Amino acid sequence: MGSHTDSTDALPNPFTPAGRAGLEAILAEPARAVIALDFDGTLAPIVPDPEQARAHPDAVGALAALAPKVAAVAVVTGRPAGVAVRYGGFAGVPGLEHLVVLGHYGAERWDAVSGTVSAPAPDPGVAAVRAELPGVLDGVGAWRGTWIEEKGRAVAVHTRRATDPQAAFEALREPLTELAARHGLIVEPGRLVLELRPPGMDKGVALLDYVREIDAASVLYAGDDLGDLPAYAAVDKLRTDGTPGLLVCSSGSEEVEELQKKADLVVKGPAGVVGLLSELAAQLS
Ligand SMILES: O=P(O)(O)OC[C@H]1O[C@H](O[C@H]2O[C@H](CO)[C@@H](O)[C@H](O)[C@H]2O)[C@H](O)[C@@H](O)[C@@H]1O
Repeated sequence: MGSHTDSTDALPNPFTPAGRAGLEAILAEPARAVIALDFDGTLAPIVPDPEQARAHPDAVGALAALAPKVAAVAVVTGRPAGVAVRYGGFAGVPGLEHLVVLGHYGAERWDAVSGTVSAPAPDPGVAAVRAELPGVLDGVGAWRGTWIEEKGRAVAVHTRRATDPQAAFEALREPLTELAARHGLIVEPGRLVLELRPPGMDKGVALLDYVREIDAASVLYAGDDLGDLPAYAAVDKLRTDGTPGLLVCSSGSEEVEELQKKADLVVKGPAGVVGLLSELAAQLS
């Protein structure tokens, strides 16, 4: 049994009974709680250039303060695991010696303990899609302002810097879905991004596996984007099966509203997430 507190006054109050039960379970037995967080939009503010994304300046400190007080902290991201570690500044941080980063929606895993990434063999469909992608973008006339992110085991087409980001996103959706399907891939839509990636893994599968591995008795998951919905569904499943959980939405734009509707708690962007993590760490002292 871990340390606990009788007061949750300084913590925001989840608006749902299930969320309140999740928070109470974390506070009652932190040593069996998993804290899992998405990266972009949750720990890192959204910026126009994906290569310039970095964790909020206080995120690492907040995670390092909380991690020793709970069973495990994990970052669950669509980014390649190594990229999230770099952009997050997660390596070699006292307090984060056991941090895990589940990258590519769980297909990759970085462990702070070993400092290495484990991953399956790349899907050959990605190379085929990569070769055809410029031609498809040309065909749609969507080149101006769209940007291809090379992710190794996936490729993503960003429209945030297009002249009309939403129109470019909509125009690309169908042709990219067809391209992906021709090579056995799926399209993962996100905040002004369409990612072509292998099927078979998502953040829900990744989170459930990790919660089982830790034998957690409670879980907090925080996210902001469509790719986080499977993790939300996983927490719902855990709750149905008797493991309390708290669903946190990092809000801050009108781009994705689905998570807000399902969340137990909405905080204002990465600064709000960091505030919540810090408060949780303080309550568990
Ligand atoms: O699972 P996540 O950690 O949330 O990663 C999802 C995607 O995030 C990145 O794109 C998003 O953030 C960019 C930087 O702020 C922003 O410019 C872009 O519009 C967003 O969609 C990343 O580039 C993708 O690879 C991730 O899959």
